[in-house]
Amino acid sequence: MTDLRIVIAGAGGRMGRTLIRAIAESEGLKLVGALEYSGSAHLGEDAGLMAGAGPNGVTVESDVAPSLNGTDVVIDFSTPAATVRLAGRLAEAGIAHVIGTTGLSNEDNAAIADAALRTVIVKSGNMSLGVNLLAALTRRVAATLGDDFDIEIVEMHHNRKVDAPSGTALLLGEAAAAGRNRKLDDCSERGRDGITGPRVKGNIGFASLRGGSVVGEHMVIFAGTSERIELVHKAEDRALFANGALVAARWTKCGETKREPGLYSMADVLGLADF
Ligand SMILES: NC(=O)C1=CN([C@@H]2O[C@H](COP(=O)(O)OP(=O)(O)OC[C@H]3O[C@@H](n4cnc5c(N)ncnc54)[C@H](OP(=O)(O)O)[C@@H]3O)[C@@H](O)[C@H]2O)C=CC1
Ligand SMILES: O=C(O)C1=N[C@H](C(=O)O)C[C@H](O)C1
Repeated sequence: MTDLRIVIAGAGGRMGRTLIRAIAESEGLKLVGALEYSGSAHLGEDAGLMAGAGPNGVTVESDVAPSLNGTDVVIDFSTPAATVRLAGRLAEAGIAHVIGTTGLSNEDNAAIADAALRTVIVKSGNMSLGVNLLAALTRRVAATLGDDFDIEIVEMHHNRKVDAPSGTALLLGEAAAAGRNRKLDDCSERGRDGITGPRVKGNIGFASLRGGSVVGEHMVIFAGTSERIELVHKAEDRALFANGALVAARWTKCGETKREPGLYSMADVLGLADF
């Protein structure tokens, strides 16, 4: 079997560097490109050296064009604007796209869904098995308990994170809403401040904490009368997300064959869709 040929977008970032190290330690995977934005200080550097994995002969570049030939999959943990642009280019070229970028707007998600008509895209606000299992549990608990239990989602991340609520919190919120046969957009409650009035029954609340070096912590609270259920996930190392992204990258192919175009989730990759 030939090596899976991977390009990393957002290569100089926290996740990009973690991914480059994870690829260097994995069997059957080959880094063939590393992308950064056009003003990045990393352009021209050896991607392996930049990531602390030892030199690998791959130069950090800003243009995806030279990477399009012979690449199987691009793993992308960058910014919403960069991800949407890349999705269009990869769809044209028929290259698979694994998207971990969060902070995507409804318009961004629509553009990605359009690109997925032409190539395989795996997109998830969290690539870990634990969080995707938590989402499946959240959906079930929400379906079982009904509206008498108030659902609140609390997340905490490091002080460099730029988007809120986290992609994971939204993934968990969508799972909770689906358990109640609703759309999250119709029942999401964010950023309470001042005289907010009593809580609206059936809404799903979000609270975001930022500080220090926290990798990522999420709690789904089901608050009833005189009792409370809490489902918690704590990520301790970014390698967790990188390894999940590599599982997704391998999944974009069935043996030597490309998977059918479509927008897939980590629940699809991990076989949790019917959990
Ligand atoms: N789904 C999941 O499991 C996870 C998702 N994430 C998400 O992934 C994203 C990245 O996270 P993280 O690595 O911590 O953030 P960083 O800010 O460390 O990394 C983002 C990188 O993307 C670069 N970038 C900006 N524009 C472009 C472009 N046009 N082309 C290529 N690269 C570009 C940035 O460059 P510069 O800094 O120079 O601007 C930076 O190096 C975030 O949205 C985060 O929420 C994070 C962890 C897990
Ligand atoms: O920015 C991060 O760091 C993380 N982002 C993802 C999110 O928004 O949920 C996943 C993880 O929690 C780390």
